[in-house]
Amino acid sequence: SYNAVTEGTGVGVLGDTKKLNTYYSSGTYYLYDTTKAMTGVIETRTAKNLSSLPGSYSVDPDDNFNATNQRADVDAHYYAGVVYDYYKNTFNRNSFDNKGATITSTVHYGRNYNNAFWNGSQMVYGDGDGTTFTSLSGSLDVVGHEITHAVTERTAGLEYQGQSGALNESISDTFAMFMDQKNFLIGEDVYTPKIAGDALRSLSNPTQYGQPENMSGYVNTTSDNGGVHTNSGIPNKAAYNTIQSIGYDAAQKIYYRALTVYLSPKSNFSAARAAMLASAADLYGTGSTQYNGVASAWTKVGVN
Ligand SMILES: O=C(O)[C@H](CCc1ccccc1)CC1(C(=O)N[C@@H](Cc2c[nH]c3ccccc23)C(=O)O)CCCC1
Ligand SMILES: [Ca+2]
Ligand SMILES: [Ca+2]
Ligand SMILES: [Zn+2]
Repeated sequence: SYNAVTEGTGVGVLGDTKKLNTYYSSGTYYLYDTTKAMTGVIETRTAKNLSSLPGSYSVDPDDNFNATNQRADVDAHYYAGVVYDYYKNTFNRNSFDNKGATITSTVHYGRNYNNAFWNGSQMVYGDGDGTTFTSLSGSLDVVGHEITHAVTERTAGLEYQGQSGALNESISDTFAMFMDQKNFLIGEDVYTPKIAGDALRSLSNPTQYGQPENMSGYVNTTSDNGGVHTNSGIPNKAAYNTIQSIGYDAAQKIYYRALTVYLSPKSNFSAARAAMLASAADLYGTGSTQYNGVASAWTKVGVN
């Protein structure tokens, strides 16, 4: 038997068919993508509803990953490739560490697990319970959010608590918007599968899902690392304002430069405004339309 780079097909969480970069070895096809310009690979595994990581490779006998219990695997693999391509094509960033690190995803984590996370080394996705969530890898927003946590860890290193933690959260939500450019919602494809039209969070209207959209509404709490998933509404709204005033392309260039050049572990919201302005000045000049758009975006959410 021989080894080969192959192209398979799969059916995703929402029943959509897509092409997959797979690998053939000794009679089995693997969700193992060696086609990117990285030293590592994109690999997808399954925890088989237990919780030991990274779990075993997602495999198939005929390179057509169309079984119901393969849908989460298919989307985790496919969307990880989309996110890799976004960072490489937009910023020439080679994986989350910019050194071509392997991107590992594990699906079917736990039982009815209604969440997903980056654990410092890899992405992990639950199947959801079918009411609160369906398989969380079924959304590009979620996959982009998780991989961006890895990028943030290797760049600004924003501490995951309080304002720097809410900013960390917002960076992940914001880059998910840059990748998707479909709407300003997070998780709508996988959240409450029986209810249409809702989402986990909204960047255009954070208050719709219980988040503040102005500094005046900052929530002081000890839960959730100081409310990082709540207070992210404030920088999320600033990001929405920025995109609305200067467009996706200028906004993403400013955000990426801020993340990789100016932000640091303890940066708070005010430091974020300063970082975005410094980036806008570097890229477009002080007093430019972009610079002024950023300034007003943050002033409107009460951050000066
Ligand atoms: O990456 C993150 O920020 C979230 C990671 C949460 C987590 C952290 C550590 C261990 C386990 C889980 C996961 C996501 C998130 O925002 N989770 C929120 C909302 C949420 C999802 N499932 C939940 C179940 C119950 C309560 C809240 C939630 C949270 O954990 O708060 C990101 C996109 C979608 C899921
Ligand atoms: Ca979305
Ligand atoms: Ca829903
Ligand atoms: Zn997050």
